[in-house]
Amino acid sequence: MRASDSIFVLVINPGSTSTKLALFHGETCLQNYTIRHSAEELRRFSSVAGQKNYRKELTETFISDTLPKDAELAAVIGRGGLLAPLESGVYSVNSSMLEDLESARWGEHASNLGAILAEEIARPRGIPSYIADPVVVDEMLDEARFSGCPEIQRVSIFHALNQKSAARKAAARLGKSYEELNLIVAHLGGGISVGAHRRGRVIDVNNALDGDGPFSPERSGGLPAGQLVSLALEYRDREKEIRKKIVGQGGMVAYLGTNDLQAALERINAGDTKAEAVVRAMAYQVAKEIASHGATLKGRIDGIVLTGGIACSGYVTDLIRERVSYLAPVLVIEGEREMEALAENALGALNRTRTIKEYRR
Ligand SMILES: Nc1ncnc2c1ncn2[C@@H]1O[C@H](COP(=O)(O)OP(=O)(O)OP(=O)(O)O)[C@@H](O)[C@H]1O
Ligand SMILES: CCCC(=O)O
Repeated sequence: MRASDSIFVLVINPGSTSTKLALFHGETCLQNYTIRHSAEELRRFSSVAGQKNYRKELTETFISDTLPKDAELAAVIGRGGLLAPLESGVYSVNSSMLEDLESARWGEHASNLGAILAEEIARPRGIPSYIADPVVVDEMLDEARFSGCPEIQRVSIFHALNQKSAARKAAARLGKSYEELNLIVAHLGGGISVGAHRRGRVIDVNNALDGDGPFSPERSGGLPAGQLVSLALEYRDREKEIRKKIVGQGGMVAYLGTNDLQAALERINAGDTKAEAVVRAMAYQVAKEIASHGATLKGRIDGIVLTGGIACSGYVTDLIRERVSYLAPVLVIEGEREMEALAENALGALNRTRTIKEYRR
């Protein structure tokens, strides 16, 4: 038996409409629980940080319901949020990180609560708290940072945790290590990000949180700039509304009134031609983004990886595959592996097989 097999790790993944909690015993997930939060429930909080005590109580209840009576947690790991750009890896939660997340210095996002909750649960128990591969992992090439407008720099904000985890799993299927391969990874979830992974580094990716890349179930993706300026002028006194058109109420939900791809697929099966046109357009945009990274990787591509909730749909993955399979083999890693990836990072930190990094702005 390895030392890590007897270790209990708590994983916390706060999302905009859910808190996902998991208890791991070594590499085995003992309990995985998703608490859904209605918009009404969250409306009483004026900020993401304001939801801390509410979500902390739910987390403490989960611990007392699931952790065996004679057992103790060895570490807590949370999904990392909007921080200063940083390199991939596992980070201990420190005071600069907490200050940045509590003040939303780099922006508001539900995952900002990951580190905050991890630390609050870990501190009284005298155990370490970590985050790993937050959405701000930044390994972009310098030329990828140019937008074409000196005042605007492209930034790396994407589903780093799941993209890297799916890429490692795909590399194992190809019989190689992640660091040996060039992969294009498309995370297809509520938001969509498509990254060019060159030997373990994501050298270009669309900003999934700010109107860049393909449209997704609830985000507009990149928009024609001139027309966006005209629209913004119409909405000049309603900034929140126009921002919602980009993230939250844009993309598929704006066309079809649902952010649930499964509901859209049911409508297609029932003969809804508008739903069909929108889902096909989303797949088309994803395929174009993937193909653009053929240039990023200079044509040397070992595999294209489709992951996230939408990758469970053969209808969508086939639409993408028919446009990109000329580039490289397409591998589907369905769903997201964020909880497992976080647990693996915490175990690696505890075993010292992964370097524990220190957050600095
Ligand atoms: N089995 C399935 N078949 C088709 N679509 C699915 C399936 N499961 C989930 N989806 C769709 O995937 C989308 C959500 O994906 P996912 O759960 O990866 O995203 P999320 O975690 O909510 O958001 P994000 O990935 O941006 O963090 C929804 O549109 C959902 O309908
Ligand atoms: C990249 C941001 C993660 C998300 O909210 O989709």
